This record gives sequence, C-alpha cells and structure tokens, in this order.
Amino acid sequence: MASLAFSATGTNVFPSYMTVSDSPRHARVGCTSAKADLKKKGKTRDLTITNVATELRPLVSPPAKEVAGEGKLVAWTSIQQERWEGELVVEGEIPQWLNGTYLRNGPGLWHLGDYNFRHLFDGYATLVRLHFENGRLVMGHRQIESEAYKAAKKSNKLCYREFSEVPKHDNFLSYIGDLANLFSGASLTDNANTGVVKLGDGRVVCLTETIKGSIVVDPDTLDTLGKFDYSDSLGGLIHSAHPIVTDKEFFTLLPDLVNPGYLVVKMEPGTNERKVIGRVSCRGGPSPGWVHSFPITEHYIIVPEMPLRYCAQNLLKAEPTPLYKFEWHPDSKGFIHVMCKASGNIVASVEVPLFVTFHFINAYEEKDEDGRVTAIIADCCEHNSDTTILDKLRLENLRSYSGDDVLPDARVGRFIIPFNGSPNGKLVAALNPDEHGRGMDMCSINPAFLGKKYRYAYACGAERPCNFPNTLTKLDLFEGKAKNWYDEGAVPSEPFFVARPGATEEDDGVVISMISDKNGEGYALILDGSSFEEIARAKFPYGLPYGLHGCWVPKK
Ligand SMILES: CC(=O)/C=C/C=C(C)/C=C/C1=C(C)CCCC1(C)C
Ligand SMILES: CC(/C=C/C=O)=C\C=C\C=O
Ligand SMILES: [Fe+2]
Repeated sequence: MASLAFSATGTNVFPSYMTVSDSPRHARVGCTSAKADLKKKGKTRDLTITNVATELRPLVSPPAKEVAGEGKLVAWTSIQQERWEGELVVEGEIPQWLNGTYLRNGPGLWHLGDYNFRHLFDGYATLVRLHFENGRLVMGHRQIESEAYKAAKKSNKLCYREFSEVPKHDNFLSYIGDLANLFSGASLTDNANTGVVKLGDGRVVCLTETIKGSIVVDPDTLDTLGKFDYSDSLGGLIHSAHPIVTDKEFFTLLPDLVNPGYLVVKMEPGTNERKVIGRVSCRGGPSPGWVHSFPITEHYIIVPEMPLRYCAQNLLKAEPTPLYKFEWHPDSKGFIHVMCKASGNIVASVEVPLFVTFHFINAYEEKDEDGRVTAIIADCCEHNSDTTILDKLRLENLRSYSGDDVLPDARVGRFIIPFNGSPNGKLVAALNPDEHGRGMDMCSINPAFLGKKYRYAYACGAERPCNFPNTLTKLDLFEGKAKNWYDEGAVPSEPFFVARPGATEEDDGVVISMISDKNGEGYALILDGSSFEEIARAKFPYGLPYGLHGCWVPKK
C-alpha cells in the first residue's frame, strides 16, 4: 500500500517532490498511479501531489475494522503503514525561529493478525517526527524496532508481557518458564512506547516503564540505533516512565518491589551509569505506589507514594485485573517525600489526601523573606483519587464513544508540603476545574521554569460530553484561568511548549500538538504560546494514531 502527502494547488511553494526521500531508504511511488488512486477517492480536484511515500515493509495485516479508515476518528486505530516521510503543506505561518525537531512517541499499533490488544498502553511504539526549518515542515513516522515488536512481527504473536497483555502458553511448563522469566525480566517488554527524551549529550532515547525498554533512536532518520544499556549494577526491572532530563541533569526513580521503596538515581550526560542519590522507604504497604512520573525543584526531588500500588499477585496473573498490575490501597494512604538532591537526605515526608495521577506538571520551593524554604508546591494532573481512568483508557472504551459524558473528572492537583515538621500536606485544586472542563492530563511547561515558580502550563482538558480529553488548554496558575482550543470530534495530543530563543516572557513561544480529527484525518497544529491562537497547521497524508509524549531537539 502506498500513501501520499499532498498540497493544495496555489498555496504550494515547494518543488514537485521532496529531496527528503532521496536516500535509498525511500522508494518513490509513481505519481500517476498514486494520483489515480486519489482520483478514485475523489480527492484530486484541488490537490497537487508533492511528496513521495517511503519504501513499505508489510505490516502484519490488521482486521479491517481496526485499521485506520476514512471518515471517522483514527486516534485509536493502528498506524496505516510502518513508515512515511514527506514535506507537508503549511497553512498559516510557522515562525522562522522555530528550527528543530519535535519528536513524539506513543503506542501506535494495537493488533497482531486478528488479535486486538486491550489497552491504549499496550500498542507497539510509533515515533512521529515534525521537523521545522525556515517555516517549512517535514513529517515522518516510523515504528520503533524493539525486540518485542520484531518478535511479534516475525511470529505474528505476542512474545513479551506488555502493559495489559501476557503471551499465551502452550502448556504448563512454558507457563512456569514464563514466571521465571518474569522475575529475571526476560519476559518483560522493551516496547519503548511512552516517551522520548534528549539527553544532555545529545542522544535521543525512547522510554517506557521497563528499564530494558530504553531504546536509542536517530532523531533525523528515526532509525532504531539499539538498546540504551545502563552500565551500572543497580539492576531492577522498572523505573519511572518520565525521568527528569535537562542539558545537565538526569534523575529517575527505581521502585523497589521487594523492600517497598524507591531508589533515587542520577546519570551524568555522556555516561550510561546511574548513581544512587538516596532511598525512600515506603510508609504505606504492601508495595510501592505506581510512579509514572515525579517532579523536582531547584534543590529537591519529590517522591510521590501513591495509594495505587504495584501488585505482585497481579503481575503473575495471565488475565488482566481491573487495575492491571496495580491495586488501590486507600487504607495504605498517600505520601509525598522530599529528598535533597545534594545529600540524598529526606527533608520532609508527609501524609497527603488520597490521589491518582500519571503526570506531575512541575514543582517549586516557596520561600520566606529571608530566603528560607517554607514549603514545596507540587502540581499534577489529578484524577480526583479515582482509578477508573485506567479502565477508560481501554481501547474498547475509547473506540465505542456513544456521545455520553463518560470521562471522569480531573483537576490540577496542587500538593502543599510544609517544611515546618507538620506530618500532613495538603492537596487542593490549583484552579477551578470548570475552567478546563474537568478534564486534565498530558501537560507541558516552559522547560526554563522546571523546578521554579511558574505561571503557565499547557495540557489537554475537556469540552463535554466526551470520553477522552479533547481540548488543548493553557492554564494561568496565577490568575486561576484557562484558555481552551477545541475542534469538535477531534482528539489532540500533548500540547508541547517550545520557547522562542531569547524569550524573556514565560509564554513566549509556540505550542505544538498533533490532532486526529473526526473525519479520520490529522494535522500538526501550532498555537502561539501567549495568545493561544492558531498560527499554523499542516495536514498529514493520513490520520495518525494518538501519541503520548514528546521532546524538542533544537537544530544543531
Ligand atoms: C504507555 C504507558 O504510559 C505505560 C506503559 C507501561 C508499561 C509498558 C508497563 C509495563 C509493566 C510490565 C510489563 C510488568 C511490570 C509492571 C509494569 C511496569 C506495569
Ligand atoms: C492519556 C492519559 C490520560 C488521559 C486522561 O484523562 C494518560 C497517559 C499516560 C501515559 O503517558
Ligand atoms: Fe506519561
């Protein structure tokens, strides 16, 4: 199957095909037949074919109903083909200063032959690239060649344990073997489908929650370069899907399921060696809380202990439980621990109200007039301590939207962690959740404000009724106001903020998102970070599946 990018006649200022496809990786597709193809679909009227499709290796053929089709939202359907690259026609104007690449990772292939995966988080990783240069935009996407993906493609069956999927066993012996492999980590997936980060030394790594699922990619070609091997002997099988990464720092948390707690580690740019800063022992039981992400401040690492905890029994089960590998333990309570980056000492550890979050937004230190830290403020996308959001992210639920308002409420949960020895912290809403339709997830901030007092965050909110966050929202946390962008029936991905070089205002920059629209199509959207108005969009050759998290790789 071939596919094309196209441009509206009259607005296209680019050559008739793009040199991005000149390498042997790309095979040109005859324009005549491709044009004829489009003509059949009634699309050639005002379109000029400008780009070429890449060489296509066949995907495991999906059942018709789950393949991205025309005419309806394709956010929850598998990617149409393994890879594509081409220049897009831009409507509006991309700022000339925006030079670099936005990479977005996410689970984009949710079936093997006739077998459909259950959960959004199970899909094989699809990496999408938006390369901006002098107002022009080249898009590419490609599957990450993890061992899990390659094995599934080769044998047409699931070979590794994914978020909710477990390989089927032919007999009892192979079941026992799989359990042994679970403890060694051999049967865990390396499907790096959650996020992508640029390390301080320039390497680009795709990540998931299994440590073995750390995969180095080339941001220009999207080639899978190989496994990121941690050279230390810390061991462990899982880590936070979202390390904190800056040009100088890399921090992450390694949950300890045997002796419930978290190792807090850092890794210097240019090395593969994680070094222990300190350890947090859990205050509740029976195991550590799920830690998908965590925040830092200038001097501290904030370790959340969520009452939604890893569950060893559920890990062993072949069939998914309502909360997958986790269990809700309200009796075990929720805690926030604060560790000093420099010494590894725990400087505060407070009980907080029950909470459920995937994503922390940011954190900062509150100081008195003498500059002494009096409290830590830590903000997250908080699901009103309701775990049902995990079930809402099952593909069956995402695909069967009936028009009812079924997305559970969420808010910007603000933890206030006092430094006065008090045993309790507070959890409040940082702004009235009605400002963003009581939907809240997939956040970003201006990275220059990481760990510092900040005013703005960008996230997905809700225009109800809906079954998934369907707006882009700019949150003003000083004023308690939100400004929302909405395209009826569309699903936008994470709004990602890129600051204008030399900017002095926090919101001086652009916000990039990728939209799956109600007609089965998709486009890249660029909003002004300050006004939150659209400044440009560029249509994709076909709609892309929903994606999770991205990073910015500035032009060298
Ligand atoms: C996509 C996303 O946000 C989360 C992905 C999480 C994954 C793949 C978790 C995998 C796991 C296993 C395969 C077994 C061990 C527990 C756990 C880390 C949940
Ligand atoms: C997409 C999502 C939650 C949406 C809820 O409103 C969570 C994604 C988590 C992993 O990155
Ligand atoms: Fe995430």
